[in-house]
Amino acid sequence: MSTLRVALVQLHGCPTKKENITNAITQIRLAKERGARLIILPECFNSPYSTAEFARNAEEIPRGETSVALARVAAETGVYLVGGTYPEREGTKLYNTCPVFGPKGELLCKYRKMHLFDIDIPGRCTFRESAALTAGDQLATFTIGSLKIGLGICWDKRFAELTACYRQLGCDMMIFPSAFDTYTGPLHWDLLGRARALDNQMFVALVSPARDETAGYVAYGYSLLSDPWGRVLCRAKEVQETVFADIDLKMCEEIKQQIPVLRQKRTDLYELKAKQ
Ligand SMILES: O=C(O)CCC(=O)C(=O)O
Repeated sequence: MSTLRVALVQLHGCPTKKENITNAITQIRLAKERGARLIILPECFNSPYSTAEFARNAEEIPRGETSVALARVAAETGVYLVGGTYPEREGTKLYNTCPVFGPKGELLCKYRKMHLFDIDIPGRCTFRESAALTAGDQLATFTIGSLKIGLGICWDKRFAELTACYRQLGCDMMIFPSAFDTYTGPLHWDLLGRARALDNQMFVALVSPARDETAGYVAYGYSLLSDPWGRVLCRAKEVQETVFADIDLKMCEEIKQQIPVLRQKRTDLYELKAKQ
């Protein structure tokens, strides 16, 4: 395998959880028909992105209805499916969790958002995810052949150290199901995606819900995939659509030889350490 077709599935929100799941399944099947082997859904795709809604829509992973439906469609289509995120319940705690299903429908890993989205830009965007959710404390990776992939969720991409830790684990790709808002989106979305790609010499995929001006939280859209050079290989617009990129797995090795910054780090003077 020297290239891998990746589909970024930007979904619009539907009135009910059931309809969101059905819409996702339809788009996954269509992406598979167009040759995708790795399919990625957006953050909080099965419910409104709202601290008031998380508890109502939360489910156990992988026993809940969303996971069961995603596992089934992953097995039916034989793809690697990054199930966006949805609220997870474990005991009394709620998490914002990204599960990954393999081609047999097996749960390969799940990642719980480590940095919770607490923002306060008066008059523009205020959100306090930590009022409803507990932060995760584990990195999560999976592999497709020789490609090792790390997971983060939205706000996590602002923490350069997190992606750098995944780099240390040997990841050549990061996936961030996300939902930037329409104030930070135009300013930071591309910049953060491309910066994480360039400074870690990895592919980086950001997958957003489609924009809905009537929603309580209006997501930015513009899902994109950057290559390790910081070049955007595909980018959605604002509406529901799926965009594709064929990623060349040799590119990470080539750029590491050509621009050897990863080898030139002065670890005698500074160091990054994952504590787990
Ligand atoms: O980083 C941002 O500006 C937005 C983050 C966000 O929407 C999230 O973490 O869900």
